Amino acid sequence: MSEHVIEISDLSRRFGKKQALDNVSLSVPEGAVFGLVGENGAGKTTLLKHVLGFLKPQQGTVRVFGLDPVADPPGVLGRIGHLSETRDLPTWMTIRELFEFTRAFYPKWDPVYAEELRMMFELSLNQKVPTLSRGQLARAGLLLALAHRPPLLVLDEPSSGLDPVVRKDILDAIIRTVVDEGRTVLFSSHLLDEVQRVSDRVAILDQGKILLTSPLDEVLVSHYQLTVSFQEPQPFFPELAGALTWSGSGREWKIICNGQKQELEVALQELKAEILEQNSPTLEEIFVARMKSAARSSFEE
Ligand SMILES: Nc1ncnc2c1ncn2[C@@H]1O[C@H](COP(=O)(O)OP(=O)(O)OP(=O)(O)O)[C@@H](O)[C@H]1O
Repeated sequence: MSEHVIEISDLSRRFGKKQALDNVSLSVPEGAVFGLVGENGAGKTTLLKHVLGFLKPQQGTVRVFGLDPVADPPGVLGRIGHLSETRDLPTWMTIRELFEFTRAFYPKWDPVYAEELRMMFELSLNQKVPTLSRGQLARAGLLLALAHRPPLLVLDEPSSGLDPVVRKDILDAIIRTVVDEGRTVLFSSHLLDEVQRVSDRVAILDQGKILLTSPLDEVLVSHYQLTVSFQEPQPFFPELAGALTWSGSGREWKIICNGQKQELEVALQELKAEILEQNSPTLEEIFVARMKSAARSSFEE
């Protein structure tokens, strides 16, 4: 098997007139925690559904463990722990029945680990699924995804709408699984601070297109924030290569930049602007800057 657990090449998908995925290519290496971020409707769930084999590529290829997930569902799905965005669990069951039911599908179900997770997630065996709160539903769904110790976890918005304590449980579980056992995680999220905390790699999806896919460290070091002061008040910020976004007014402006540091410094000197401060932006600030910059470029086209 290649060292990439997931390989997606030129994947495109339309729903009617809507281009949900547009020539998406990305690879998820073995042992990585891969965070997929994007605004609502960016195509994250559609991408994950292709990885799971729930959707057939209209164009391009998807390989998971070197296999086609549509052609070989048992070969792929049996090795994936999956948490869907809608957490669709059978509503007539108790937690105990849910465990027994799910266990039947997975020969590698680990009852000791399942019990450990149940205690950690404070789930009662006799509780019925329809009475579970949103947080409990997410914990139960995550437990089912983890308890057969799959080599790949695919989690769609695992912490969406949950309170911080539950979110931390979920993230801890992800990190522990991955760090301890060298497993691979692909998850989608719009909580950028969490993506930054747990991921080694990230991809930004924007209107079905990959805007960026890179190791997290590289994303963070290749972006920087400058506070600059001009000698004269500026009615608007000048066009500068490498500047993704800017905010401010008059003499002082903050800019978020990508690469091209030397060119930018020279250009600022020519404009008689002084760099007052340099900071490292968060993933969230980078995400917002990249989205705004992409929107500006498509508006200008
Ligand atoms: N079965 C479908 N039929 C029609 N349109 C669809 C279908 N599934 C997805 N879409 C459309 O494709 C686009 C991408 O949807 P998708 O659910 O993949 O986005 P997302 O990034 O997961 O969004 P969210 O963060 O809101 O869950 C959206 O415009 C959505 O309305």
